[in-house]
Amino acid sequence: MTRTALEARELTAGYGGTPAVHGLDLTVHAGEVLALLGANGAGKTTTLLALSGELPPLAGSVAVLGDGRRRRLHQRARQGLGFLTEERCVFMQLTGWQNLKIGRGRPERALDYFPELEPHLGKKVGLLSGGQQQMLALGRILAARPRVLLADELSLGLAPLVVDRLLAAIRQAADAGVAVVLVEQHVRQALAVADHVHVLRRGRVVLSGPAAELRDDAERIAATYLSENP
Ligand SMILES: Nc1ncnc2c1ncn2[C@@H]1O[C@H](COP(=O)(O)OP(=O)(O)OP(=O)(O)O)[C@@H](O)[C@H]1O
Repeated sequence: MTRTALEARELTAGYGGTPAVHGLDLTVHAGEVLALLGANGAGKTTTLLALSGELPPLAGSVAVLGDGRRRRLHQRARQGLGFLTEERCVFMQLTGWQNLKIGRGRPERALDYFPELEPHLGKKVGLLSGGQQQMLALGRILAARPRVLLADELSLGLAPLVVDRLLAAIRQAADAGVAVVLVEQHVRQALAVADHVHVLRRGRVVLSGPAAELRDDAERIAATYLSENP
């Protein structure tokens, strides 16, 4: 039996009372990756902020691990939600190890996902590459063994090989039981690791389906929905 880890019903969210996301429904079971695709401004980050508790919904509901009460991000974090935000969240003046120790989990667990970080953990993070910094940020969250993970454009500005490593870690976490919502601009790579896909346009889901059925359509999806958001 698959367990529902994250559920949104008729979720409307936005800023200053103006919706940026309208009536969104989504369900993510333990062990699944839902890819959220869409052009700039389509509402992907707003969706993650509302799911995380960072942005109170204007309407509708969010339930994380069965808890449908309105909760703030720090409360959901304690319940088992990890949130990798768009900003690369590392402390540049601290070493890699120190960064990992700040997290909620055992630092060594990050190396289960990114063993290539080990030789670099004694260095100040400001001296690491952007890809290594992002691996550290994701590794720190995964080391805490979240049950739900929200990842916002984790591949932004990174080289294709690094993107593949990061997405492989996302898949590895899902295979270990984490429910993931992955916001991505790289359609082909996202479809390769996702189980389900929602494409957002102007704050509404305009295409939805199993990733396996949409993989052959990656280029068309990118051209139709991600090139612009008029
Ligand atoms: N803090 C804010 N205040 C007001 N409007 C905002 C704010 N953040 C985003 N918006 C608006 O909400 C809409 C959705 O933005 P959102 O950041 O969710 O899109 P996105 O799909 O994540 O885009 P991107 O890929 O550029 O991050 C856009 O019209 C944007 O201008």
